[in-house]
Amino acid sequence: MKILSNPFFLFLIMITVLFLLRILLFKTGLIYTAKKLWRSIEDCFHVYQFFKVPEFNENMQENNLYYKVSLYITSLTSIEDSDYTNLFTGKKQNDIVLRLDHNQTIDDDFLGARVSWINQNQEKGSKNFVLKIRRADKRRILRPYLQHIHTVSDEVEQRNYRDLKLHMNIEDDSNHEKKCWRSIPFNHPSTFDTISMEPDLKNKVKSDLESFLKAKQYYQRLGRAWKRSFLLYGPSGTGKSSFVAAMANFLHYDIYDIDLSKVKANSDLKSLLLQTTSKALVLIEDLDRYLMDKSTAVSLSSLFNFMDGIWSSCCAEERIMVFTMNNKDLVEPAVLRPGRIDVHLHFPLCDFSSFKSLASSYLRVKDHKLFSQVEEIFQTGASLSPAEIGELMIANRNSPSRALKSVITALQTDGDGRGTLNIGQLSVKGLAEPVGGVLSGEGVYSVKDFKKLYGLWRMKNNKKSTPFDSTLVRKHG
Ligand SMILES: Nc1ncnc2c1ncn2[C@@H]1O[C@H](COP(=O)(O)OP(=O)(O)OP(=O)(O)O)[C@@H](O)[C@H]1O
Ligand SMILES: [Mg+2]
Repeated sequence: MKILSNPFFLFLIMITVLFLLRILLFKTGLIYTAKKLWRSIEDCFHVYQFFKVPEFNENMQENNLYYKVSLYITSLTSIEDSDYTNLFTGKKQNDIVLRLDHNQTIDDDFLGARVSWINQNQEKGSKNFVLKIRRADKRRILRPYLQHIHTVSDEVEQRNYRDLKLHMNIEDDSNHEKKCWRSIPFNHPSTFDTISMEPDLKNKVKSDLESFLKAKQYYQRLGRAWKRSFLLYGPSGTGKSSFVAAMANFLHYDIYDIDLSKVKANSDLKSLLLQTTSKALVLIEDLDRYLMDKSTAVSLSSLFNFMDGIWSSCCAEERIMVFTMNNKDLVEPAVLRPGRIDVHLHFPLCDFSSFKSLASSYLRVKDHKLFSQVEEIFQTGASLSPAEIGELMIANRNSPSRALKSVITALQTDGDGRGTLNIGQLSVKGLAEPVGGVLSGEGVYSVKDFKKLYGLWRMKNNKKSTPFDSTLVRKHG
C-alpha cells in the first residue's frame, strides 16, 4: 500500500498499464472496434448531408462524375483500410488495383474536414456513390472538394490511361431500366502499325483524326455537330474491322457497336445514340447488308438523322461514326453523300506492296528470293485478301520459304479450289476434328477448303478492284 502512495511508482504503474493497453488494442485489433465506437458517438453530435452520384442520369446516359469519383476513390490510400475491398490485376504486369466492394464505406480528409464515400448498390442493379459530409463543413469544402476530385481523377486517368470498353446494343424486352448497352473490356491488339496499308493513306487518316480531335471550336463556329463519319468498304478479310479497332486504340475511344437487326424501332436508334458517352466511336458493320436485305426495323430517314448528327445535338460530343460495307455500289447514293459520310476508305485485296508489308510483319522477312515470283503472279491480276495471306503466313510462320510457296500456290489457283496445300504446312489449332467437308484427299487441303477452315469463304465482291485507291473525300479544318 505504501508503494501506491509513492508518486513515482504510481506513475510507473500507469505507464505500464497504458503500454499493455496499447499492445492489447493494436495486437488484437480492438483498436478498430474502439475507433468505430468513438466514431458512432461522434456521429451523434453532428448533422450530416448526403450527395448521391448515380452511374446513369434519367436518360440512362453515363454520368461522367460517377466515373471520376470511382477513379478518385481507387487513388485514396484509405481504401486499404476499408472492411471489404476487391483486388484486380492492373494494366501493367504485377499491378494490383483495389476497388471498394458494394455498400462499403471509405473515409477521406479534405481541408481538415472528414467526409465518407459509400459505394451503394441498389436492388434494381443501379449503382451510386454517396458522399456523406457534415453540414457544418459543407459550405466550406463541398465545391473545392469536387474540384479536387476532378483534378485527381484526371491525373489518375492520365497515369493509368482509362481501360477501353466495347459496348453492344441489347435487345431485351424485360429490360425495365431501358439500358441499351452491354459493355465488355476492349483489348483488341490492332493498331495502325499492325495494319498493312499504304503508308501515305495511313498517315492521312491519322492526321485527319488528330485534327478532328482539336477542331471543337471549328465545328462550333460552323454550327455543326462535332462528329466525323468514315465509310470503310472492300471485300471480306481486307482489314475493315481491324482498322476500326486500330482507330479506337489510336483515339482512345470506346466502341459502341450497333447491331441494326436488334434495333426494333426508330426511337430505339435514338436512345442508343443518347446513351453513348463523349469520346465514342459509334460503329455499324455491314451497313450494305442491312439496307439490301431490309433486315432492320430502322427507316432510312431515321438512319439519315442518325448519320447527319441531328440527334447528336442532344447528347455528348466528340463522336466518330464508322460504317463498314463490302460493296458501296449497291447502296443508294443518298446514304453516302458528303456530310453524311465524310471520309471514304477503300480496303482492297492484296497487291504486291501490301503482300510485302504482311510478309514483313507476319514472317519478319523484308526480302526473299521468291518475292520476284510472287510479284509476277500479282501482275497477272491474281489476288487474295490480306486475311487469307495472313493466315497462310501464320500457319507457316516457322518457315518463310514454305509460307511464301503456299502463298504462291494459293495465288496461282486464285482461290478457285484447284490448287492444293500440303496438310503438313498447316498448323490448325483448336480444331479437334475436321470441319464438315474441309479435308479433301489424304491429308491435303485445297485452297477453298483452307478458306472454309478459317471461316474466310465469303462472297467476294470487287475481286479485281484497284489496290488501295482510297481517297479522303474531304478534309475539314
Ligand atoms: N490490311 C491488313 N493488315 C493486316 N492484317 C489484316 C489486314 N486485313 C486483314 N487482316 C487480318 O485478317 C483478319 C480479318 O480481318 P478483318 O476482320 O479486319 O476483315 P474485314 O475486312 O473486317 O472482313 P469482313 O468484311 O468479313 O468483316 C484479321 O485477323 C486481320 O488481322
Ligand atoms: Mg469485319
